[in-house]
Amino acid sequence: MPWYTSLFQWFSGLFFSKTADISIVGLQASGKTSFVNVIGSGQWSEEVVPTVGFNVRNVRKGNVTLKIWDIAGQPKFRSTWERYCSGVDVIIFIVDSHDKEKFDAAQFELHQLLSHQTLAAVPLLVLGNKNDLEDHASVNELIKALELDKIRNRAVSCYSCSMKSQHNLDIVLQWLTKHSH
Ligand SMILES: Nc1nc2c(ncn2[C@@H]2O[C@H](COP(=O)(O)OP(=O)(O)OP(=O)(O)O)[C@@H](O)[C@H]2O)c(=O)[nH]1
Ligand SMILES: [Mg+2]
Repeated sequence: MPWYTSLFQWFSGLFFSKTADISIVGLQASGKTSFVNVIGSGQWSEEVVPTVGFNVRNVRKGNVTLKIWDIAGQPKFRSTWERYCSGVDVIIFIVDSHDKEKFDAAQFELHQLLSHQTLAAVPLLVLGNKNDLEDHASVNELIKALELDKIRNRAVSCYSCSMKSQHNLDIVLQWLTKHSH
């Protein structure tokens, strides 16, 4: 890129910078920490340690700064999701689109979370992760399995993606930029 383009980007970033607070929830091993690693540093790894409690990370993309709360997904941590999701700009719910046996549990936990009045109207982004694996569910199958069409009181989007291949991460970032302020 020519020097004046990067200078312009740096300069406009000073004046037009945007931010978003994001909480990421979903069942264990769906790929939440992998998502943060991949968008934060392009770092894909098969070896990720299950999250205990939560981690916070600031990720800067162009002139958008994302403050991301990566919450643990094991059953004993799920009662904390609501606390970390209240007051954020966006909730991301990640589901392993290849692990169809867990769809019922994911549906239950998602609707349980959204039933909290404190989270009313917070936009929701559902990511069907691991679409690099054969036999993963499509977006339409996820909408049906997670009953996304029953969610009325907020903006909802659903994309199929993969942290491993980075498929669709560009549109996920576009969506997050649109919901930054
Ligand atoms: N094939 C494939 N594997 C993935 C993908 N994303 C994550 N994984 C793997 O899934 C496993 C769990 O990933 P994590 O990112 O730790 O999942 P998590 O949702 O943070 O899990 P908890 O912290 O326990 O809630 C790891 O072995 C990852 O390498 C993907 O897109 N494709
Ligand atoms: Mg994790």
